Amino acid sequence: MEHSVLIVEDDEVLADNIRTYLERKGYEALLCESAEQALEIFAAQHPDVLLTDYCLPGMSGIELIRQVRSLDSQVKAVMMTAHGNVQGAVEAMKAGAYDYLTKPVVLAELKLLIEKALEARQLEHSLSFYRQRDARGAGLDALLGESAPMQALKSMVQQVLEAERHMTDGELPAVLIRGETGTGKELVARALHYDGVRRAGPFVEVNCASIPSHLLEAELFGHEKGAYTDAKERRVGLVEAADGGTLFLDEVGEIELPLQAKLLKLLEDHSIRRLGSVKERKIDLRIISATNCDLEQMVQEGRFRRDLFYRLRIIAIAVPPLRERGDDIVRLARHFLAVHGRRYGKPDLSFCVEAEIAMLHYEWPGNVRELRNLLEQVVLLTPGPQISPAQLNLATRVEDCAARDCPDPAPADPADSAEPDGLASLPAIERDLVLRTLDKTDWNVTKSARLLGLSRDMLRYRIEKLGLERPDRNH
Ligand SMILES: Nc1ncnc2c1ncn2[C@@H]1O[C@H](COP(=O)(O)OP(=O)(O)OP(=O)(O)O)[C@@H](O)[C@H]1O
Repeated sequence: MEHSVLIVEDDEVLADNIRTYLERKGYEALLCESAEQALEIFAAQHPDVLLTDYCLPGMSGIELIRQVRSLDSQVKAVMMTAHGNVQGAVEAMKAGAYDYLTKPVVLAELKLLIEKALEARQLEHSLSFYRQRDARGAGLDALLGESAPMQALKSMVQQVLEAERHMTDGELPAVLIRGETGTGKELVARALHYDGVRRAGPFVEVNCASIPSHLLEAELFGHEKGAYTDAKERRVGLVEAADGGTLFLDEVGEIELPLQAKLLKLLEDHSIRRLGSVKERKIDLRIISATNCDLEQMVQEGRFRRDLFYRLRIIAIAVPPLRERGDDIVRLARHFLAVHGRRYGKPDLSFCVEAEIAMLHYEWPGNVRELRNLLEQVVLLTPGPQISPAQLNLATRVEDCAARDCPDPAPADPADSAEPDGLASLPAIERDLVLRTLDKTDWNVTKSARLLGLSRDMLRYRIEKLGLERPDRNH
């Protein structure tokens, strides 16, 4: 693509010289003599780079940069100043210029500068593309679930977001998200960022468990060239990359004590020092952390700093395990079945009722992640349109759960539940489970449905299908 450069220079010879040179190098060069004309051209043609002289008749080059940048903050402006005009260069940078050149202009230097400016512009474009792509579907809406614990979680997140919208100073409170693995802690962190006041800034995620502890410090705080043997170049850390946005520290319990002290300093002073540097840098970011560790226990044992724990946990949010979300299990399962079904060109898949009941009674130790991964595998391998419990392969767990849910079971009729190998069949377990639950609640369908984690309609359907009848009380 041909890039365009608008040259604003009242010295005709220099202006012509630059134009001819840039055109030869493949740029579209637009030319004018005053800032006022430049603003008109800018509005009509949106050039990629603005190259302006400092001294112009009428409006100054500085004012031109200011106005152009207020119209398009991504345009790259380069100022040409007279040799020795340091003050002019400083003013230009303050007004938002990308860089400056001193006269006499060396054309090869100008070309390099324009190339650099275009590269920076391209990088910003891609960054904003990725940010927008990440932001799509990253808010609270991405968190599926209507069960009571999920409603409580979402309303807590909404309360936090609402309070933050009314905050008068910029420092947002640190949030600690707790919950078992795969429950959706990262989704909650993303919702807090992308639905929050910092959504235009970066969301930088660090998984503290996946980076070896001796590298984590440099990864987070960056280093100067030569700070340690492998530090061949200066490197900006992830904390600096999150400036203006959110730093999400996943698995924060994995951070070792020496680094915990540095993190505490960041939370308290809002400043960092790169490894090997003496210079402190001010950082403006919001910290969200997540863990599935028992941090209180770690504090007791001296493995996690108490002061850091309190600093990270200004707001504590707990994400419930999937097994406590009742009907959400089926809701999520149907969602993932549809998502994977679309991906694998099998859009008409559904679960049979037994499969849904089996999922409702499974423990889901890996929570939503386990459900999503299992369904991807099932969708990939299923031959037919309906998914059966056997394809889910959760039967053994269902048996365990049945025993756990009803600790005082009436002995089941061996004739209809025992398989030749001594294992009970799924329909027999189901029949037994439903009957005993109904018995326990004196055939109260609402109570039984709640105990079984089913909707009332689902339970009524099961009662009818299994041909269950309330025993006659007179006998
Ligand atoms: N409520 C939900 N609705 C839709 N998808 C969900 C939900 N909860 C979790 N997921 C999906 O499940 C997967 C695991 O979620 P996530 O990575 O947020 O869990 P986590 O608690 O951060 O796990 P870990 O502790 O292992 O880092 C992701 O693909 C996520 O999109």
